[in-house]
Parts: sequence; structure tokens; C-alpha cells
Amino acid sequence: MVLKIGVIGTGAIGQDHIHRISNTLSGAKIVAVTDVNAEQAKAVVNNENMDAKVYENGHDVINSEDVDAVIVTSWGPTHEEFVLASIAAGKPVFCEKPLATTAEGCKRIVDAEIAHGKQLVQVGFMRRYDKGYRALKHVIEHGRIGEPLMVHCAHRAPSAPGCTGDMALTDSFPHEIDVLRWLLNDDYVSAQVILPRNTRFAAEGLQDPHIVLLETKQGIRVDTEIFVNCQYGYDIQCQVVGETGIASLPEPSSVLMRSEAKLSTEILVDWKDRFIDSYDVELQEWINCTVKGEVNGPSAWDGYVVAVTADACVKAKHTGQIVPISIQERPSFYIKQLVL
Ligand SMILES: NC(=O)c1ccc[n+]([C@@H]2O[C@H](COP(=O)([O-])OP(=O)(O)OC[C@H]3O[C@@H](n4cnc5c(N)ncnc54)[C@H](O)[C@@H]3O)[C@@H](O)[C@H]2O)c1
Ligand SMILES: O[C@H]1[C@H](O)[C@@H](O)[C@H](O)[C@@H](O)[C@H]1O
Repeated sequence: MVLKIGVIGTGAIGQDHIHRISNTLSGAKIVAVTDVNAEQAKAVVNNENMDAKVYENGHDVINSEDVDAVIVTSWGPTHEEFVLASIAAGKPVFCEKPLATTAEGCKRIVDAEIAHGKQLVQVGFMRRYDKGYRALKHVIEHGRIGEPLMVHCAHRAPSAPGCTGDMALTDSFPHEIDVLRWLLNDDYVSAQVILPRNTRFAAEGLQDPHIVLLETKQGIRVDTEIFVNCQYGYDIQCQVVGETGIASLPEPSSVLMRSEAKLSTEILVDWKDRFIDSYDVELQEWINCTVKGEVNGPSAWDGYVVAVTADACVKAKHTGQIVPISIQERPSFYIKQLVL
């Protein structure tokens, strides 16, 4: 069976996903697209040479009889509406992060999915599909560094033109929030945010960098530097300190050069390149599972937990306090998700 997909939002990542589904992955085709910028949606269909219909809006895509499953890649504030509509239509939906812009919005999705009685929602936390993070998890789970005690992370981007307000915490940091709880098989109990000296490259009124300190239920301490105007590259670091050793996320492979009296390797600058393989694996697994009527990736519950944690970080930033994070028990509906 070829899965017929409708895509809502044909911007940067929407175009990327359309391209990989049409050219790199198997078992699916794009049959419907929409964007508030209709001209852009038409141009994408033409450029990709796809046999796909351009619909007026997201609801028409979701409700089209031609569409088996939906991908939501529109702006964050529109996600909740389209995910809820997909659940109402009984259609599997892959939603880019954030699942919704508030924890309450994510909870509404969780409640709607449970009421529907079958899992339909997957959230685009692609780092779980990254070879490097998977290797790191393998090392930890096989006891190669003893019990993890601390994790030191950095999330750095060269510049962040669209990053305003608290988006470093609510839009960038969610990748760490998700992948670290998956890596450690743990959840968070508190957040603290420290504000270092501001870079002169940050837009007016924007704090950059941030240091976020999270504590997990097991007492593991996680520190993350989020620096979205670091100028030099897109650089994701993760080092886990255990009782008997240290394990670090591998660097992306790059040619080692000896030239002009220097030994050097290049650093990537674009987020699209850093996790390119993970997006492929993530969407191929989503297609394969969707065809079988299953959801195996990050769930609506994971999207909700990330939102609760990000909200606590925002509160911690604005109050200067250590903010407790209280997450209810994972509903039994989502228990099998612990496997991935
Ligand atoms: N997983 C990742 O690494 C990753 C990477 C990039 C973006 N994202 C997420 O994907 C989403 C999109 O990001 P982007 O960088 O592609 O942004 P973008 O601005 O390039 O594209 C978003 C597109 O959605 C369209 N849109 C907005 N509202 C719409 C609506 N109601 N109906 C239809 N179309 C609508 C816009 O016109 C735009 O073309 C964001 O939520 C972002 O956080 C995730
Ligand atoms: O900070 C950015 C992240 O590093 C990317 O991976 C994308 O998710 C993008 O949307 C964020 O703005």
C-alpha cells in the first residue's frame, strides 16, 4: 500500500519533508498540500513535479478522501488546531514540534486522542532517530559508563532571525528536553535558568545565551547552554558523565584537513544538515508504522511533557527561581511508548 499524505505548511521544513518523501523515502506519496501562502504551495508542487492537489486550507486537506495521513509543518501556533482536526477525522498525523504552544493545548490533544481510543499522533522530535544519540543511549543502557550522574549540553546556532521572546526555551530547547528524557529514561523534577552576559549579536530585547539547569527524578543534573546567535556554526553537544566514564555525542563526520599549517574540520552551519539522516529515518519509520496502523515514535504524551518542562523553564527565567516540574504518571494508553 502507498500511503497518501497531505502536507499543511510548505515552508522550510515542509518543503524538506515533501522532497524526502518524494525522492528519498519509500511507501508514500504526497497527494495534497496547502499553505496560507498559496503561491508558495503551488510553486512547491511544480518544483517537485508532484501529482498533488493544492487545497485552500488545512481542514480541506485533513478531510479529503484522497488523504490517508497528515503532516503538519505550519507555524507552531496552528499545530493544535490541525492535530485536533486530524484526530476528529480519525487520521494519523505527524506534527512538527511544538505539538501545541502551551501545555494546556498539548493536554487537549492527549485527551482527544485517548477519547478517540487509538494512537494517531507522532511529534517531530527527530533526534531520537539520530545515529549518534542512539549510539550514546546504547552505551548508557549497557552500563559502559556506570549510572549517569550529570549531562552537559550545548545547543548553538549561528544566528536566529525569527527567534523572539522566550523562543530559545520554547522552540530550540525542546529538542534537548525530549531527547535527554529519552536518553536517560527519566523525567524532570525542576528547572532553573541562569542568564549570562548578553551577546551583542542578539536582537534588541532578546536574551542570548541562556543556561538551563534541569534535575531529573533520579537526581541526574543536566546543564544546557542555549546560544542561538553564536556566529560560528550549528553545534549540538551532549556529554554524559557516569560513575565510571564519560560518553559524548559523536561529532558529525567531516573531512579532516591538513592545510595552510592547520589541522581542521568544518563545522556545519545549518540545522537542516545536522540531522538530515535522522529526518529520513524518522519519516520512513513513521510511514512504515502508519501503514501498519501503529504509532511508534514520540507521542502526544511526549509532546505534552516537553511543553510542561518548557513552561517551567520560562517561569524559572522570569522569576529567577528553581521551578518544580510536576508531571502526572504516563497514562496507560501511552505505556508502550517507553520502548523507543
Ligand atoms: N524538527 C525540527 O528540527 C524542525 C526544524 C525546523 C522547523 N521545525 C518546526 O516546523 C514548523 C515550521 O517551521 P519552518 O521552519 O518550516 O517555518 P516556515 O515559516 O519556513 O514555514 C511554515 C509555513 O507554514 C505556513 N503556514 C502558517 N500558518 C498556516 C496555516 N494556518 N495553514 C497553512 N499553512 C500555514 C507558512 O505560510 C509557512 O510557509 C515550526 O513549528 C518549527 O518549530 C522543526
Ligand atoms: O533552534 C532551532 C533548532 O535548532 C532546529 O532544530 C529547529 O527545530 C528550529 O525550528 C529551531 O528554531
